[in-house]
Amino acid sequence: MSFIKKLKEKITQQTESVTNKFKEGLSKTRDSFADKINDLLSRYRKVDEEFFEELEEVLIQADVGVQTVLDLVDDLKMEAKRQKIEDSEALKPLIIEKFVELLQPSAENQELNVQDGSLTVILFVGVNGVGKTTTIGKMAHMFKQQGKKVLLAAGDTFRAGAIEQLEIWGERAGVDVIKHHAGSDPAAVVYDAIQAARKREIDVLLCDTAGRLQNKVNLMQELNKIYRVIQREIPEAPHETLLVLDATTGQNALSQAKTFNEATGISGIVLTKLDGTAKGGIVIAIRNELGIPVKYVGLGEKLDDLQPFDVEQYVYALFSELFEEREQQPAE
Ligand SMILES: Nc1nc2c(ncn2[C@@H]2O[C@H](COP(=O)(O)OP(=O)(O)OP(=O)(O)O)[C@@H](O)[C@H]2O)c(=O)[nH]1
Repeated sequence: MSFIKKLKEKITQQTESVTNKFKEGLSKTRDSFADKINDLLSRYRKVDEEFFEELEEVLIQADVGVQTVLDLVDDLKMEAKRQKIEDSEALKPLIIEKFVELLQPSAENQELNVQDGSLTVILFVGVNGVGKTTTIGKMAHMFKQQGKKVLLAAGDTFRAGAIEQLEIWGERAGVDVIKHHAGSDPAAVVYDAIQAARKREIDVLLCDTAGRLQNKVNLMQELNKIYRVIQREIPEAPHETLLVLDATTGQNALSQAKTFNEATGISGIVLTKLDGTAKGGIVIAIRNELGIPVKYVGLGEKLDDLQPFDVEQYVYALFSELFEEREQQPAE
């Protein structure tokens, strides 16, 4: 069975609502970059050097990342040569296969490290406005749906309004928020939240932090202090440090990831607002140029619009037209 057919079969076995969320959320990216690839394939009947150059351009414009694009296209060229593919149509499935291959290694450590029967602490880092608070609210909702007891810690004491904003999301998700007044020590908030979580037999504690990227030393100091407090209470915590990035900021997201990763270890990324960009190729750049798994993606503003990042759903959503097209063709 062909790779494309197998992938299609796998997808149809999964929940339709998830497939639709990915399709809807990635419609802007699909409209730009997948359509451009299709256009390219129809303009060039035969694959030649010029074709590959144009393909590189399309992929770079979609924020896939220069080095990643060069590697991917080199690989495609070699594979096309090996398989003696000259017809551009025949190259389509190979492009999809390479995309999945490129993203696949991250699938291994995709799952959140959630403890069974003891408190899990998840720390959220990221600059202002990327969707951190929204993501915490959505994740609180998700854990609640799974029957878990959730508590939030308002560790962004720096930005005016951050505490109130978290409280609004706490209300929406139906979970409590531990807070101090604005300007107080975030490590003290997190400490109190851990004590409260223990008393209330909470399963998951989600901690907000202030993302002051403009001052890396401050950021490091603040995060280190929070770490120390958490680890004194629970040595193996935080179980996850999730960096929240805004997909619409493109390459900027990549440089934020580098800085945060240097300031503090990051165990995973939540990429928000993927629905708001035509440059959804940024997922690939992050995965490939940083080696940090994208664990969740934000595909809209609603509570249930946060989805575990699924490589196959992502690729299927990007190239869905191609999958439909192939369905009309005779069986292989
Ligand atoms: N379309 C879309 N919008 C999102 C998504 N995630 C967050 N947003 C929106 O992004 C905006 C900023 O989100 P916030 O949660 O306030 O950002 P933040 O990082 O918490 O900001 P600070 O509290 O300043 O750190 C809000 O209008 C959200 O509704 C997403 O996945 N898709």
